Amino acid sequence: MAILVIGGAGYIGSHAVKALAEAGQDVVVLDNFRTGHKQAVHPDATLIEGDLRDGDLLQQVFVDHSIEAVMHFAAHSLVGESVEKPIDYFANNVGGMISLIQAMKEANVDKLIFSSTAAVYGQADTGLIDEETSKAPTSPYGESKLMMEKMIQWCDQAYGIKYVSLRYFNVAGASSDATIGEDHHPETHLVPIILQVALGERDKLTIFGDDYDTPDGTCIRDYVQVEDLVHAHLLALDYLQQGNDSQAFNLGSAEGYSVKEMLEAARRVTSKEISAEIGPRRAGDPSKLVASSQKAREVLNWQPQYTDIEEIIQTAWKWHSSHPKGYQDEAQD
Ligand SMILES: NC(=O)c1ccc[n+]([C@@H]2O[C@H](COP(=O)([O-])OP(=O)(O)OC[C@H]3O[C@@H](n4cnc5c(N)ncnc54)[C@H](O)[C@@H]3O)[C@@H](O)[C@H]2O)c1
Ligand SMILES: O=c1ccn([C@@H]2O[C@H](COP(=O)(O)OP(=O)(O)O[C@H]3O[C@H](CO)[C@H](O)[C@H](O)[C@H]3O)[C@@H](O)[C@H]2O)c(=O)[nH]1
Repeated sequence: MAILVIGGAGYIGSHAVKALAEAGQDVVVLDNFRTGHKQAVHPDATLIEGDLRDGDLLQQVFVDHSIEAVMHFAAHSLVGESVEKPIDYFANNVGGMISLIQAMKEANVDKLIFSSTAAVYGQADTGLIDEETSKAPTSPYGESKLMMEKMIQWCDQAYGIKYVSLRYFNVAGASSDATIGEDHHPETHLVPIILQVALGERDKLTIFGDDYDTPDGTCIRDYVQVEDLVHAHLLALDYLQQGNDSQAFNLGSAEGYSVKEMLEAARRVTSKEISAEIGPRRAGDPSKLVASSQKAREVLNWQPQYTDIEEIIQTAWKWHSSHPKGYQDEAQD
């Protein structure tokens, strides 16, 4: 039986496909390549080009392949953009989930691993955010993901579709063999932007606000290495295969780093100066998001291997310095 990976050509999805394929698992990838790259998909995976919201196509995928479980990475996922274009976000994210649940129900597939996000919590007042922390998204992106979580909860009750929602904090880094990494156009994520400045691919980093209520005034985030994050998906798959109940888990490191601290860490890793300036705040950004991942550690037995922020940045640096123009360095899409 195969695992269907939706959004498997994207940054995180492609790392999941690689891990599944290397574990000997049959993998089917569905992606519309809006932000993904064909070259990122492991050669052993069956690759289908198309949109998740194309119900006929999706049903055919379930007919043509013997799918045991679905990993659902496909989404629009930029906090700032979602504030400008909320309808796009609800249409793709919530619309995609409706299409997926309908097709899974039709095909009697009852295991779903879903990419949720720290953005469902919004501006959390507590120190470490655990799964019970109140949910008050500060962006349409976070709101769409919370809606998707609620939808699958109801669909578990009604149709018995079991799910694991993984609420990622900030995912960073690349595969340790530097064959795949993070390449978005335009790039908006902090780590790749900092490293593009180090490589001379852009002039400077603009720090979005230094007047937040944090020790150095810049936003604090919890960075988790992409291979560690993907490993949690394999554990979540085992968890569902063993017949366990639906659950949500935070995936983070319990350590917060400010934008300025990330910049300093990247300067140490790259030995480059990396120019930066202070700019205005970005809409939708909470000041601090740091996870308690105790539940994932206890229930899934998740043990992240990367505990040092410089080592996480080092994996990203290895990919970016060997692919300064991302996948454009390889055959064109
Ligand atoms: N990157 C992070 O730090 C982070 C943090 C929290 C949650 N997440 C979530 O993880 C998931 C993956 O994030 P990413 O950074 O790899 O994003 P990405 O944009 O690199 O990957 C998303 C993939 O989904 C595909 N896709 C999007 N809409 C589609 C559709 N309608 N039909 C078919 N394919 C579609 C894109 O082409 C792309 O390949 C997203 O759901 C995102 O919300 C990411
Ligand atoms: O050029 C930049 C880019 C980012 N930042 C700051 O760096 C931090 C991290 O920003 P990213 O854009 O890298 O990541 P986000 O925290 O906005 O969002 C990421 O993590 C979230 C969960 O925490 C979401 O799930 C989302 O999908 C994912 O992109 C933020 O404080 C942001 O304001 C800058 O100062 N300058």
